[in-house]
Amino acid sequence: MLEPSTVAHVHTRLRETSPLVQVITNYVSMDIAANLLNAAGASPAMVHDAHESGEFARIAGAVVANIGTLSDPWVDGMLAAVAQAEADGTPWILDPVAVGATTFRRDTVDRLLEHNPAVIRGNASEILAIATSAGAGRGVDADAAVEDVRSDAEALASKLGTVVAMTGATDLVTDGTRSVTITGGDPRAPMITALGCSASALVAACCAVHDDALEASASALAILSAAVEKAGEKAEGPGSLRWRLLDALSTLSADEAAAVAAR
Ligand SMILES: Nc1ncnc2c1ncn2[C@@H]1O[C@H](COP(=O)(O)OP(=O)(O)OP(=O)(O)O)[C@@H](O)[C@H]1O
Ligand SMILES: Cc1ncsc1CCO
Ligand SMILES: [Mg+2]
Repeated sequence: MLEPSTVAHVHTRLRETSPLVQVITNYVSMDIAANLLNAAGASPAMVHDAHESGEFARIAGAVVANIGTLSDPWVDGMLAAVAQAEADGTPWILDPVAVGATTFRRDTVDRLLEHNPAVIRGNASEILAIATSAGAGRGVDADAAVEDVRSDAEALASKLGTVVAMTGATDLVTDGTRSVTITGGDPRAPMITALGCSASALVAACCAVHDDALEASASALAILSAAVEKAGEKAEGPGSLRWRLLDALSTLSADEAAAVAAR
């Protein structure tokens, strides 16, 4: 159970403390992820090169490693940042974009996982692919649904000692012992490219202001769900849903965010 008061607390802390979030993310997502963090009250910094990513991680409140548009220099930058985050006890979030698609992605995720992410945020197919290769799942399904992957996600979270935040029509957040579902949003949400990457960035921002990674992750997805739903009331399609989401997030009240947890 996610307490509405927890969501309200995390929402307020974001705006009061404006955490610095180092977002190492793909080219597609940089603009929307940065704007979404700003609208939520956080401070994004897209710092990815290995010459500086480890040094920058020392001052970040949380770090994201997203493998969406992967190449060797990006892998080096991510590994430097997450190694520093691990050493400092700074939460970092893995977004394993399309991890089941290629060997390069699978190998990179294996290397990143050695540094103990606080949260893995992915869609059901991505979570199933990681669970399978970690010996905690049953096989790859490109169009997996959250409900069907629930037990794999819980087993993966237990095995790795991490939080798994799995998004879809309903979101599931689990640490293997506690599991929380979040509903709402808008059925057109998947048409906004990189909304999942932006969700990962918001999860990181919430982990920077709230120590319990399960509560922080679930609060992030509840805040996003509330804002998408509000934006969807007047949106005519994915274009206006996208810009209305930024407006809705920037004006969302703590009570509106908390209401999603009360369902
Ligand atoms: N069918 C749906 N109905 C309502 N909301 C959805 C639906 N599918 C996804 N969402 C929401 O969209 C957001 C992004 O989740 P999604 O699972 O699409 O991420 P993703 O596949 O990693 O996306 P991307 O790779 O494009 O960034 C989450 O907030 C999720 O709750
Ligand atoms: C479309 C796309 N391609 C690589 S990353 C990305 C953004 C959604 O994950
Ligand atoms: Mg994704």
